[in-house]
Amino acid sequence: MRFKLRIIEKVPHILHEWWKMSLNFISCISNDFIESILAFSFKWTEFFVENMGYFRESINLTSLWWILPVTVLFIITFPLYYSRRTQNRLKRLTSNIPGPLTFPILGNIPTFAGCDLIEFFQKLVKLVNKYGSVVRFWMGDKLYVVITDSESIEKIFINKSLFKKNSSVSQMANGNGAVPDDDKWKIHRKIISSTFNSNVLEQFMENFIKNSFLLTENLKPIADERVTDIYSYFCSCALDIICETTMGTNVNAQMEDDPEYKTKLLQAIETLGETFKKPWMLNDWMHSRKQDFEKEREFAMKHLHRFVNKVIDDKLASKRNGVRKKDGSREQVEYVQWVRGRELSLLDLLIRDEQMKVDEIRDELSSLIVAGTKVIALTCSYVLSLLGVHQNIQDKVLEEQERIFEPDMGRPPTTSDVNAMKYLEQVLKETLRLYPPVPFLFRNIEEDMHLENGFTLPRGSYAVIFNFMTHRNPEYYPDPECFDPDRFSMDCPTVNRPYSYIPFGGGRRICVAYRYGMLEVKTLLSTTLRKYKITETMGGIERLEHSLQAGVVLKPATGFNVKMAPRPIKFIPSIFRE
Ligand code: HEM
Repeated sequence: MRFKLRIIEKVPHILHEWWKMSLNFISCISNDFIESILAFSFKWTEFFVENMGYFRESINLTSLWWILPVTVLFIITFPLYYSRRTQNRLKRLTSNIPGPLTFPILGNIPTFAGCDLIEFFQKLVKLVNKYGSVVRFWMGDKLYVVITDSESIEKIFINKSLFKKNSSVSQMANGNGAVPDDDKWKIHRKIISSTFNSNVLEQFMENFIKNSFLLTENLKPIADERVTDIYSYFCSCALDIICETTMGTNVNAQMEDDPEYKTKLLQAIETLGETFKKPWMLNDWMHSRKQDFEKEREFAMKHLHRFVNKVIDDKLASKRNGVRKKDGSREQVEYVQWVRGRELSLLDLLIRDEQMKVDEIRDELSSLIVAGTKVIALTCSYVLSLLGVHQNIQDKVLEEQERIFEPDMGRPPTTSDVNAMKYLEQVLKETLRLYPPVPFLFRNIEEDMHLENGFTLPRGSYAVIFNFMTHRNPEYYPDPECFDPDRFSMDCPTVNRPYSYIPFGGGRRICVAYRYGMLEVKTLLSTTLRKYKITETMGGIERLEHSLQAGVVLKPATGFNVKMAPRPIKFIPSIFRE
């Protein structure tokens, strides 16, 4: 009993000492983390030895009760103090950046409390309208700085060392579990860029044409003025195209008899493109707490990886064993492809180069499949929905198609036909201005960065370039809400400021396949619009605008509901003619 009382008397002293040490530890932590840990453990040992007598006297089971609260206190206060110190620095450096009222510990999580992704998106738009082109908000201990002015964006994009992305955002967005480190990213990017290089784009045309024809066939049953969400049709088509381009494999998502397999793959792509379902999931720690979301993602990832792994295994097997010829002998795949006059797919190149491990190849291909499916489907769906509202512009698109294709409106386009579609390109660019499919471009700020407008982006914060709002800035685009493809005509007097038009991002992380993407979208739209007229977009632009949700991609929650009708032409591309 006497021992117990003595240790209880000692508790305030122990706590006081421990607290003092913690503060010392925190104050030196930023100088050198390892050194401070060592110094702390040394002091702690010293303290323990000093008080050893009391400990020894009191070591019996009942007197151990104080260990629990002390441990809990230790566990809670250290991270809090550490993060508080970092936060203080971030707060000091961003004190002049405007933003909503911040709450202790939670930051601006209460500002967005209860918001779904539509409301979150609308709140972000309101924040930019209210506070200006640079706005800060906190998600717990994470500081996000939303940037919309072209000067600041330019400064971020031209800084070569600023190319990393928020880890959970990029992990989710690219559809794989691992984000390659810097050196690997550079190597991977170089190889992948060579596949989508403008010199080799022509080789993809055949693939685009074949799949756009299948797309128009699939659209046939719904082109009878019934209301349909066209997004999933373009998704299947884009999936077929990207798989063939990157892996040389025909997925047949547009023709697949096994609807479960196809649906699962498309579902996986949808899930993997979503980073967060609630705004507060922008906080990495809270993100990791969302077990059910993680499970959903893991399941989707497994499904996509199983599919990609199978394709890789088959390729590796045929590379090892060669391909069986008619006479029973085998020849090497590359030789076969060369003989057939076909270019190697990205997967063939990656396997041949032997610079990447199989897992890395799988991750890169998964990223490309996710990135190359959704944005293409979204872009086409936005264009068609806008044309359903702006019939006069749709007529002008068709006039241009007639000028290029007549007398044979049904013939497949060539690359030079697509290049000649200047007005369609203007429509596409204007659509990407109003509805950039990737509306937030994240960059980790790894060194303090001073912007021209007097603000500082501190090390440890995240820049969020909100291109949706940059594209709607009246300084850069007069009457910004108006859909006017003439803004992008050669003789338009509007001179856009550099970095005021960034639907493909910029700097070192700029979209690796933007020329490929433009060519693909133009081919799909040309083929669809020559065959079908979009007669109506349900709910008009208002419905689309009011259901936009913030996510990795900009997608209206209500979908792309349009009515279509066939145009009176005979349409059989020559590659399909007998
Ligand atoms: C209209 C079509 C497209 C648009 C608007 C678009 C837009 C974007 C944007 C905004 C980024 C982020 C850039 C940044 O952070 O600065 C991006 C990255 C990327 N895109 Fe695209 N994209 C399109 C088509 C495609 C296609 C078809 C593919 C695949 C074949 C693709 C593959 C990628 C990849 C792999 C990245 C990540 C690049 C990296 O981090 O190094 N994109 N895209």
